[in-house]
Amino acid sequence: MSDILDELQWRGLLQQHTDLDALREALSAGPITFYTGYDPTAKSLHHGHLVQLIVMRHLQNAGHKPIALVGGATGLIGDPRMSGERTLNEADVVAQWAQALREQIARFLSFEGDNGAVMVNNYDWTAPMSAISLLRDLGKYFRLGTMIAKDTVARRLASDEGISFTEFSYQLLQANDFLELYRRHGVTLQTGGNDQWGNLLGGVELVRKAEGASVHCLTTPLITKADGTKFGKSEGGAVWLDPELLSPYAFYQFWLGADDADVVRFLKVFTFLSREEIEELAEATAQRPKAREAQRALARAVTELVHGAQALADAEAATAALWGGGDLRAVSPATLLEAIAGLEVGELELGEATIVDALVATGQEKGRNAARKTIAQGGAYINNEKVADDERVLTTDDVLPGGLILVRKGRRNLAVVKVVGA
Ligand SMILES: N[C@@H](Cc1ccc(O)cc1)C(=O)O
Repeated sequence: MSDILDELQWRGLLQQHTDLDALREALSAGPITFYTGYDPTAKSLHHGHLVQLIVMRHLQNAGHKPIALVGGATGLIGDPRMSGERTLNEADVVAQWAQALREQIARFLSFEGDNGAVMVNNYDWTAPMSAISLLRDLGKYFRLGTMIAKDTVARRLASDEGISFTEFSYQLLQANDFLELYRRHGVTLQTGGNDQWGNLLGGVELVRKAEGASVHCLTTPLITKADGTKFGKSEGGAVWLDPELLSPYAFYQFWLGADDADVVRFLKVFTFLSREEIEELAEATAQRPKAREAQRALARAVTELVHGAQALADAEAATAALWGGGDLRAVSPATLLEAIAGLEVGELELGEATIVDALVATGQEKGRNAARKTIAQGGAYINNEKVADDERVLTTDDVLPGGLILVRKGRRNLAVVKVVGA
């Protein structure tokens, strides 16, 4: 159990922490109970939360007991962020999102055995707290100077927009959660992203002042891409864990597309592959980058972790069928629809339409002459089969489930013909 901190360190999952020797000692002396909190600010968690869930699982695998906290109360207040004051969400929406998060989180932890996970909601102890108790009992432990010095608060205070008393008070509630969980469950460690450092320390201090106990916290670094672009193609730049917000196919493609400069770091952070396996994949990337073995291993591991074995199998089948000459008719209609989301779509009626029309209608080619040239050079495909004849007519035999025909130009440019009319 003693090497869990080394493991997290090696994986690049450790950024800041309270006294390291004391933490190491606590972790090696026997199972501890720790907690990580998630606020319902959307209907789904994303890759940033995934890092936290993975840290929880590493700690649980090492024998420690996880408490996953859903912020039913804190989600109503809003942790101040740099980009400005949050708009308050309706209470019933927050409650609904809290439930959705609970279900997502549960899939990453084991609820069996002595160190089985426990789920809590801070609404349970925060909602009944009175204004007088908040100000008189809790407030007395907090010094204003410390509160306004916290990173985000300080910067928001200095901004034109400033900060509301609502968001300013957030840190009291999170600190109180640590105290409450220390009292109820003997929690002695809180983990979180590095943006949570101030909030985590607030809890450590509160437990020390109110209970005279010394507890710990640690943060994970913010995981970024080497080229500085945002994580994920979706709006807001998030890789959502909810398959309705990001299909398992698109999720798989995101990891498959990882840069060589990122892939080894991502394997350490986002998978449970062993040190040996990751070192082998690092070697493969250095020796044969074109084979993209590490990317495939990454995409497989993360997709299976988040969406399960069946979704991974579907995503792989769709990838092979779309890009690798696999059997398109073996792909389920639902997966096919996911896989073509985001591709260029052109509409055609069957009858006279040829491969030339398909290339032009989908915008793969600007004009008919260019299309003919591509076909003559052997660069045109219908449903992954090379077409050499530029008079080749599209027929009902070409139509895939959902009324679609795939048209490809060269190796990489894939588009969809949507068959219209009777
Ligand atoms: N403040 C955390 C969520 C959280 C809420 C309550 C806690 O007790 C702990 C963590 C975040 O924004 O991600």
